[in-house]
Amino acid sequence: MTETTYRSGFACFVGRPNAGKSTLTNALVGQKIAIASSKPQTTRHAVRGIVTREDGQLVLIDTPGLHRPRTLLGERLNDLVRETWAEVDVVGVCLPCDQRIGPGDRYIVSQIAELRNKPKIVVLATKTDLVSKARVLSHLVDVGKLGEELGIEWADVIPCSATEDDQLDVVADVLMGLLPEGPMYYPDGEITDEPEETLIAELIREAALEGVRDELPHSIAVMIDEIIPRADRPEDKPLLDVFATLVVERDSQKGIVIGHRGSRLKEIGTEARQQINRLLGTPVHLSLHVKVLKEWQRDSKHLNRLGF
Ligand SMILES: Nc1nc2c(ncn2[C@@H]2O[C@H](COP(=O)(O)OP(=O)(O)OP(=O)(O)O)[C@@H](O)[C@H]2O)c(=O)[nH]1
Repeated sequence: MTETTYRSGFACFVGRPNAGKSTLTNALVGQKIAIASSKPQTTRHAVRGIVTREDGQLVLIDTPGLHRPRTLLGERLNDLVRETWAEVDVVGVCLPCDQRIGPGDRYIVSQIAELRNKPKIVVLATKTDLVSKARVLSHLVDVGKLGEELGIEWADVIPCSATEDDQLDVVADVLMGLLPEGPMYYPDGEITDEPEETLIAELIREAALEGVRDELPHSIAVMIDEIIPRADRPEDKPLLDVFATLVVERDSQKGIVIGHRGSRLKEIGTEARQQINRLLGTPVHLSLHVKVLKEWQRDSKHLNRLGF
């Protein structure tokens, strides 16, 4: 009998906004954990997904994007990204096939290349389903050139699609194979070690982001005020009361989030409640309030309160 090596470790996906990082994380983990939305820059927390297999365990860390910082929030996010990169074994650089490789991608990759403790770097050529085979090929040629230009040896380059399940097994195999020998860090079946509260807040934020435009996505944060099991419920029919506050930066944004006679807020509540039910497997009653914290992104006290 041959002994197989058990591998374990950490990986994160990086790439420009909308590159498909969250969707790929979700697809690999097989359950909705990281926030995925069609609006760029919506991933803020380092949400982890865990892929446990017979041959190893891969812990995926979902980082926010790296941007030229314009606010205190921006600076903190960049620090968080660099800290994360220094901790992981593998970084998956997501370069979507439907976009040309640009200065933004070059900047991100060059920042990783400059790290002292460099992780292994894999290129994930995402969203293959959106383009022709010929375009995928020319994209892969450009990926090769990018590596040469920056003096990086890619550990692997994998074209894939998270939404069409194209080559996701290869992505999982390759990432797993690049991990060091190690123990199972988390019990089998555990998908994330993020506190439930954070996940609930992310689900509410995601619901609030649906259909909003421009500035607003960056201005919304969610605070969970309280989660309490309803007292008078039988044990086999629990109900959770979740009290949460949607924080915006301006009065005008408050109006948008609440909507005409509260219609928008109601929609957000319904959508978020369904998602939370699914996450916890328990019915919840969700009370949402909207509050204006002026310029919270620039205020360190507000940022601390909101968990940044
Ligand atoms: N067609 C297609 N669309 C995809 C694929 N992967 C992601 N998308 C879409 O691309 C958009 C962005 O995906 P996300 O996973 O949120 O991207 P992200 O890189 O996490 O984005 P940020 O959080 O803004 O950094 C969403 O609308 C996804 O549905 C894919 O493989 N194929």
